[in-house]
Amino acid sequence: MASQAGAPLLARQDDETDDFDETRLDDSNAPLSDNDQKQSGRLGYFVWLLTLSAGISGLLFGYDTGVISATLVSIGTSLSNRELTSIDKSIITSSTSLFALAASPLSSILADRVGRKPIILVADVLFIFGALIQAFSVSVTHMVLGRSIVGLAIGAASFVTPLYLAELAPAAHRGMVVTMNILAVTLGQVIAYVIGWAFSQYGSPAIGWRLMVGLGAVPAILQCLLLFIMPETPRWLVKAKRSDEARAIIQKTAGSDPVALQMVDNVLKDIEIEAREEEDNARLRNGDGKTHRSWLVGWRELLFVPKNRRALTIACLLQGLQQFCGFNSLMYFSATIFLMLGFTVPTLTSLTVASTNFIFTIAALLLVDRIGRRRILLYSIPFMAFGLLATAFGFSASGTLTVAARGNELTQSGAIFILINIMLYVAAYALGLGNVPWMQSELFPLNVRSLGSGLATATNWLANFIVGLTFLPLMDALGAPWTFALYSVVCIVGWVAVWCIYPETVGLSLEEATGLLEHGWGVR
Ligand SMILES: O[C@H]1[C@H](O)[C@@H](O)[C@H](O)[C@@H](O)[C@H]1O
Repeated sequence: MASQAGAPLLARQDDETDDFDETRLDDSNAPLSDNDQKQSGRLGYFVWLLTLSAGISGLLFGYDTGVISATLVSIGTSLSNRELTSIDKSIITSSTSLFALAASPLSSILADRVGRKPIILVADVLFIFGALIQAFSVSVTHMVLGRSIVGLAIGAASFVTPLYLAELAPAAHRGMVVTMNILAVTLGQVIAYVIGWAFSQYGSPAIGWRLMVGLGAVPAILQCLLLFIMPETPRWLVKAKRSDEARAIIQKTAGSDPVALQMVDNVLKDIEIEAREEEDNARLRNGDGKTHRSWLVGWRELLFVPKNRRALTIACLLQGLQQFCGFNSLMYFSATIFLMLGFTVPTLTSLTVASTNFIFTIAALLLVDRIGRRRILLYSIPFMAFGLLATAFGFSASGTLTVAARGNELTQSGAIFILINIMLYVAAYALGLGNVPWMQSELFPLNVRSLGSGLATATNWLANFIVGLTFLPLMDALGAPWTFALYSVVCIVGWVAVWCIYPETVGLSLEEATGLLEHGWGVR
């Protein structure tokens, strides 16, 4: 079975990454080695087009999570004829992550039944409705309804887009293609911050915030149109017994690359073998000769088959770590933090967080398939821990500061020191933890890929919800130094866990990557 070749391939890839034998291209009859398969060519225009089209979901995810911070400060008395209370603000903000949390496992079950593409469409429809309800809302209840619908859309999109891209991308570029989606998320956040800042400075606040949230409908409408040219993934088609269509799509994603074109049949065969093996195994496990894959069977296979359980543990660990390291407390509350630090235009300063995240995600895009997922995490997390500790030190050196004591401005050099260390932390986050967890689907075999990715995505949203809800109370209860030190401890513990259980999957086909966890954690 193809996937079992995973471990030996892993051992080879490190030293052979750069020596692709070009002479093979001349000999079209020569059998392709596994290594050649991984080295195959440039990314064809079709895959680029798909990445950009699917990336609109990422853009919406980022825009809708980023826009809330400026919206909250601009709403004024437009809802329910009164100023928003803190409770209103918390409910409006957290309803999105709560509904995203509910949507991800649900959409994972649906994505197995009806395909990956229809879920993208459903998410778009929800994005459009959610944007319109928010834009026209006249009460806090309407706004919460709109944010909840957007939450459902974000939950579905954040699960299905990385899965869709991972299943379509050629192995050698999978990391880059999935990271492109995260780049779109971070770009969406930058756009939301810029628009939020511009409207808060120059527009009429009463109308401005409605435009801000309403604008979210536009990319969703565009993506609905692009869906006409976006295919279903070959992996789902094989599972649905539509191998001919799957073959045509693999061929299209190979583009004009002669090596990739030669491999079309191999790739299809690998997927078919995996699908058949998983079906046979399910039949054996059910003991009745049938493959009745009710949702209960899927759960059983995910939780009781050791390699699937390992995959789930790793995927949830990475997603939990991505959120519990505290990054989104900056995304949601950086303006509050920079206000505490005495910056005069805190919304502008907080743009540095979003921009650093975006710029270093570009760097991740270029590095992740070269350095590898495991290694990039092991290199970057220590910088995150250091940045957080230094931030904690910066706060503590400037005296105890609580949210209630915002009036206590820090010295200018203290504030700059903290800003620099926050940027260091964000840059290191964007290089690794910001994107690697979203490569989750490559850990799961086809039969539990959708469910496993859905649960890992739900872990992400649960942790996101908890961090969003607890950051300000933690700052009040523990003070800024201990809050940031706590996130630093999470990073250190996370680093040890990554070291112990997350194997390197760079360059492996999806079938090989899942095989790594067959007999243990696959870490060497
Ligand atoms: O990968 C993304 C990205 O890092 C975003 O900037 C962050 O807000 C999300 O929570 C995360 O899932």
